[in-house]
Amino acid sequence: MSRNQTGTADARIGGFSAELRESAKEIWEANHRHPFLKELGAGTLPTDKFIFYLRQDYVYLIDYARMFALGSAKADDVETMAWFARLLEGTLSTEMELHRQYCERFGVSRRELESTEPASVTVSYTSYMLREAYNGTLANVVASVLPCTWSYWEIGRALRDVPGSLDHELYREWIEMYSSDEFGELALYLTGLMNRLAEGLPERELRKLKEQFLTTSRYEYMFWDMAYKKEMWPN
Ligand SMILES: Cc1ncc(C[n+]2csc(CCO)c2C)c(N)n1
Repeated sequence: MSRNQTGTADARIGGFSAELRESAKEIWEANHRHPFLKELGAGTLPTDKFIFYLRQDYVYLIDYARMFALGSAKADDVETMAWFARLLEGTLSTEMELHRQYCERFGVSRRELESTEPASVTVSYTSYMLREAYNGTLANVVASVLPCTWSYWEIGRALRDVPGSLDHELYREWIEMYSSDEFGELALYLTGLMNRLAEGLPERELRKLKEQFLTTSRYEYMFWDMAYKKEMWPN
C-alpha cells in the first residue's frame, strides 16, 4: 500500500511500484506542498503562471507522447503494444486538447502554443526520459513515465478534496481531468505493468529502475518550480 501525507492511500497499488513510491516519498510530498499546486487548489494561482505552465507542458507532452510510442515499440505482446498506442493517441487528443482549449481562452493560438520555446527544465526532463527509453527496455520506459502519470492522479485527487477547489471557473477542469477515474485507470495499469516487468529482474536492474523513477519524480518537482518562477534560460 502506498500512502502520502495528503491521505491518498491506494490499497490497489502494491509490489515493486509501492516500493518505488516509498523510496521517492519525500520528493512526492514536496510536490504536494509546492506553492504552484497549493495556489492552484486555493484558486489563487496567478493566470500568467498557469499560462506559462500550460505552454511548457504542451511542448513537454509532445516529447512525452514519444515515450508511449517507444513503449509500444518495445512491448513484447500485442495487447501491451495496443495499450501504449491508445495512450499515445489519448495524450495527443484528450490531454493536449485541454491545453489547446485553455490557451484559446487566453488568446494563445495553436501555432503559438506549438512553437513555445522549451525552458531548460523542459529540455532536460524530456531529453533524460527519451535517452533512458531509447537505451533501455520496456521496464525502463515504464519506470521513467510512471511518476508523471501516477503523481498527477494523486495531485488531482488531493486538489479535488480541497474545499472550494472545484468552484474555480478556470482551474476546475484541470483538477477534474487529472482526478478522473479514467486517469486513475492509466496509473493503475502502469503500476501493475511495472510490477509484472520487475518480477525476477536482477538487483542491478531493479536499482536502475529505482534511479529512473526517482529522477523523473525530481523532474516533476522541478517542472512545478520552473513554472511557478517562469524560469527560462540564463541570457
Ligand atoms: C510535467 C508533466 N508531468 C505529468 C503530466 C501528466 N501526464 C502526462 S501524460 C499523462 C498520461 C495521459 O495522457 C499524464 C497523466 C503532465 N501533463 N505534465
